[in-house]
Amino acid sequence: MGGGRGRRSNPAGDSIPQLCHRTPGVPIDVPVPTPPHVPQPRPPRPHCCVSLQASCSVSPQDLAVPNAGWSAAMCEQYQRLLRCTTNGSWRRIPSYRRGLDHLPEVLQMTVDPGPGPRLFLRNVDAEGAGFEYAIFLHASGRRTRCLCQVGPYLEGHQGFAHGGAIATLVDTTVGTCALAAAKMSAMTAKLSISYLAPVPLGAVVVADSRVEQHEGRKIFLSCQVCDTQRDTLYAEATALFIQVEDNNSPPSPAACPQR
Ligand SMILES: CCCCCCCC(=O)SCCNC(=O)CCNC(=O)[C@H](O)C(C)(C)COP(=O)(O)OP(=O)(O)OC[C@H]1O[C@@H](n2cnc3c(N)ncnc32)[C@H](O)[C@@H]1OP(=O)(O)O
Repeated sequence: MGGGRGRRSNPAGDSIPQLCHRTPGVPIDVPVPTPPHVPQPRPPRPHCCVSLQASCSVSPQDLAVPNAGWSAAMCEQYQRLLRCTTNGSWRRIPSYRRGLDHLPEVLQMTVDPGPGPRLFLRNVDAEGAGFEYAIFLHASGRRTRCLCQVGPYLEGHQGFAHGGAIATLVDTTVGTCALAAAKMSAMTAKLSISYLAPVPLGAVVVADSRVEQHEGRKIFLSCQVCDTQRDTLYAEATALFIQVEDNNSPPSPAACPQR
């Protein structure tokens, strides 16, 4: 699963379009980070739930749409991806402040009204400061594409994204793909990431994920994170998700091994 850099094949042997091009041994041209813009605080937004079991009194705010913190490059790529939705081959997934309520047809969770916890990626209110992203789901239900602008609050090494931020982006992209494929809740059991090039703060990246194999409760996925021109492969990953009955009640923790 996963295969070598820039070339992959799925278990059925079909070739998968090459997404990123990078010649081994050739230094990568790391783009100069665009100066981080001054984050603008988002206006307070109403809280609500997306649930098939609870009625909403206030419409939740979809955050996977352009805002003042999006760069011109982010807006341009978003519009490009949006055009792919007109023929039904892709669909944009709305994203809210609350957790796993963005695929309501998969997760029919009852969400209590109230402030509640926030989805990790949506925990920064200042527009453009954290993760700005929109996920698109392929009509097959087995591929996701996440467009993400990496904000200045995600800094690790100076001027570059923290590895954990990239892991979060990957986990969310493959996780959404797993949920759609499973049509039920699924949790990350294993995530393996190769970091191949640092991601400059302010960069707009595309994470492409697909289901490689679905065996019983196990969903094996792959993911590649590239720049929008597909010139630089920033990271590639494989993941294993396990379907679980109810996301609110994960299995009891396994006993710790005795030392
Ligand atoms: C925003 C939308 C996207 C969301 C993306 C974010 C997703 C997340 O971050 S989830 C949070 C992080 N993940 C977790 O906290 C999960 C913690 N782990 C667990 O809860 C459990 O171990 C869990 C659910 C993964 C599996 O537990 P359980 O349901 O009991 O499965 P279990 O019966 O042990 O295993 C089922 C199969 O999977 C395999 N398996 C389970 N874990 C692993 C693993 N880590 N590696 C390899 N195989 C595994 C088992 O070997 C077994 O295989 P087989 O059927 O062939 O014997």
